[in-house]
Amino acid sequence: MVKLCVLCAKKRAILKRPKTGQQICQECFFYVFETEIHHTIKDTNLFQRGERVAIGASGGKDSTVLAHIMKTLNDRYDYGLDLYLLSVDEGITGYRDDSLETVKRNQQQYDLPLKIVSYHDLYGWSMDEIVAEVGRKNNCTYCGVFRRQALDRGAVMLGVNHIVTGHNADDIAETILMNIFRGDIARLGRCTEIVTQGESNIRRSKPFKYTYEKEIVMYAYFKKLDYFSTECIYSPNAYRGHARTFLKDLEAIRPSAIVDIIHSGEAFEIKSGTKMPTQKTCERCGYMSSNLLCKACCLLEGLHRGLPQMGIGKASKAKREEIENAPPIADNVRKVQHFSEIQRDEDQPQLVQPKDPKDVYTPPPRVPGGILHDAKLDKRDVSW
Ligand SMILES: Nc1ncnc2c1ncn2[C@@H]1O[C@H](COP(=O)(O)OP(=O)(O)OP(=O)(O)O)[C@@H](O)[C@H]1O
Repeated sequence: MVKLCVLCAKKRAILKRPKTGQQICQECFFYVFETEIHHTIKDTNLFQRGERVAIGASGGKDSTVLAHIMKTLNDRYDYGLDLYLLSVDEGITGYRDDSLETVKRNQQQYDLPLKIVSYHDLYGWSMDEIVAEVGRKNNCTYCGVFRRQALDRGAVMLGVNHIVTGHNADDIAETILMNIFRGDIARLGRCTEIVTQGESNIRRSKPFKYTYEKEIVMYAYFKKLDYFSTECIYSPNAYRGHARTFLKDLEAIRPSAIVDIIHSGEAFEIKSGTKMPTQKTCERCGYMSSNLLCKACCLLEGLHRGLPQMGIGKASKAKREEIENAPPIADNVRKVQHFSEIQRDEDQPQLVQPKDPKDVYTPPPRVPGGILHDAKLDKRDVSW
């Protein structure tokens, strides 16, 4: 017997919504997916009319769907935003170079200007070079710390004051769990906020805060979006991996676990008088920091001195003082531009050509009811 969509009761239900378990048709899925994100944006007053907004674009499923959704909602509801794609090239051969080719196609598909900044230009080190120095353990620390600054630096160059990223509900629930496991009260307080204030008044926000990863993958699949689904070739963040596996186990038993963890995280109250880090400015590069040197400068110091483990982990007071009191980096060593000296690009970003302009995207074949394997889904499937 044909099952009808529980929302419109007209069309055939072809999928089971991962977030609610409802059996719905494709059109209703698109509608609820897009409308829930629109409501999140409106309920939290995420944007102001006339704002220049950069979409952190990695070419992966989350940021590709984000670019598509931001473009769609901005047109449909007339948000009045000036949208850009901002990509960070970490310098990972066989991974980021390929995913950036996807972003270059997305730029044409969505007609959004693209700016690419690279670790090599900003810090003098690509991830390939860093991994050659530090090995596969701990390299994610370098990548995460450098990416955060790189996005802010790119935002100044683009003249945008707001960056949106594709962090989804699963990412946020994982982060809440990790901060609880580590007892990191300061981060626990911040990680549930949909928008945070970063460097130079650049806001950072997550329109997918309540959007399930499985629904993002389904949306990309049914909309036939062009995204890159390969895992990073360097070792994944092991600690996050444990939180992720735990979360996926909970989701399998009770899908609402993800959003329930987010609501619990939002409801945590921090006891008054709890010691919190104070915000300072890095002495060396001018980026925000809770110590004399920001994390990126500590990591770079370690790399320059041939002691790449130096800036890793929670530094003891003595270790931190050693790094901070180190003599200034010699002139012949690669330096990071002071944040206050970054100039806004005079020209708008130009259309960046894909390596092969004839490289046309062909969506994967459609399977009528089945299982979708996605390399980034922790070997868990999306089924409908
Ligand atoms: N190289 C990059 N350039 C620009 N933005 C990035 C880059 N890497 C990550 N981001 C931003 O940070 C978000 C979270 O990235 P992360 O790597 O944690 O998750 P992901 O699930 O792999 O995301 P995606 O599917 O978009 O690659 C991305 O959705 C994107 O908005």
